[in-house]
Amino acid sequence: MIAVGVLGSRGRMGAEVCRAVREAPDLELVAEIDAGDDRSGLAKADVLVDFTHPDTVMDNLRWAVENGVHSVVGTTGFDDDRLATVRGWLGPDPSVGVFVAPNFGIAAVLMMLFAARAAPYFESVEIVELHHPGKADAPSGTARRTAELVSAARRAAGQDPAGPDATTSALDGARGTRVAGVPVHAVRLGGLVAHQEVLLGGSGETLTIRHDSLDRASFMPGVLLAVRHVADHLGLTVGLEALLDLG
Ligand SMILES: NC(=O)C1=CN([C@@H]2O[C@H](COP(=O)(O)OP(=O)(O)OC[C@H]3O[C@@H](n4cnc5c(N)ncnc54)[C@H](O)[C@@H]3O)[C@@H](O)[C@H]2O)C=CC1
Ligand SMILES: O=C(O)C1=N[C@H](C(=O)O)C[C@H](O)C1
Repeated sequence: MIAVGVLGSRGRMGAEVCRAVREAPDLELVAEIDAGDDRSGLAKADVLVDFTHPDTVMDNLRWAVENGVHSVVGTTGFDDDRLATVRGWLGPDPSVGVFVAPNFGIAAVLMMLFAARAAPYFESVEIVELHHPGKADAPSGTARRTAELVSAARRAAGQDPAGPDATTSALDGARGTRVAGVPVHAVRLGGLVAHQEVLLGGSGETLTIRHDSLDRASFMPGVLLAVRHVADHLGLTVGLEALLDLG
């Protein structure tokens, strides 16, 4: 049995993770912790799962590394600086695993990989992410990661990250923001869960790669996969694709 503690347990994702862990025959839910709760139960966990907030996740993660507890982190906000900080905590010979994934949905991972694969074949690329209005961060972690992968693929092919853009007059925000040079637009709309389109355009044709998470259950197989394997991946691992055999 793997003993699991969940941080953010009363949140949208944390509550779903608690349910999934309870239903898994090889996992035991030993701590359900939300903001303000007594955290002593966390010491019983082999693996911590964090779905909290970008402002608090680093403190949680530091505690886990210092106390020898493996972590599976879905909370967003991990830029290169944060990842370097985590590597610094882990040191050169890590004894715990830290697994960070901007998106635990298998189809979302495929969407990101397909987008990166397609990006060098088009003149232009832009990303539109669409989420529920309760989301704390914008743009989403998934959109940021997709932009980084797309940008790297285009640069490796000798292309600019984005396509041509003749805009010289615009209201603030009209052209979105840029992540690694790629334009990214964020929509917040009631009724949505988590969605993303990668728009690619060339001469006389376009390709749209769209992913929809229609229910937070979509993230659970990926979260449980990471919980089961994080102890076999000491040090920092980023992205669910590291645990999938994608050929
Ligand atoms: N990687 C992935 O596949 C996914 C990642 N996320 C990310 O997960 C995070 C949480 O998302 P939601 O569940 O929608 O947010 P939410 O706001 O519904 O839940 C967050 C919960 O964390 C609690 N919390 C805040 N600070 C805490 C602390 N220090 N210790 C314990 N609990 C604390 C809050 O009280 C709240 O109950 C966000 O960063 C979101 O982007 C969300 C969905 C999928
Ligand atoms: O907050 C959410 O809901 C989600 N957050 C993650 C992100 O920012 O990419 C993953 C998914 O999009 C849902």
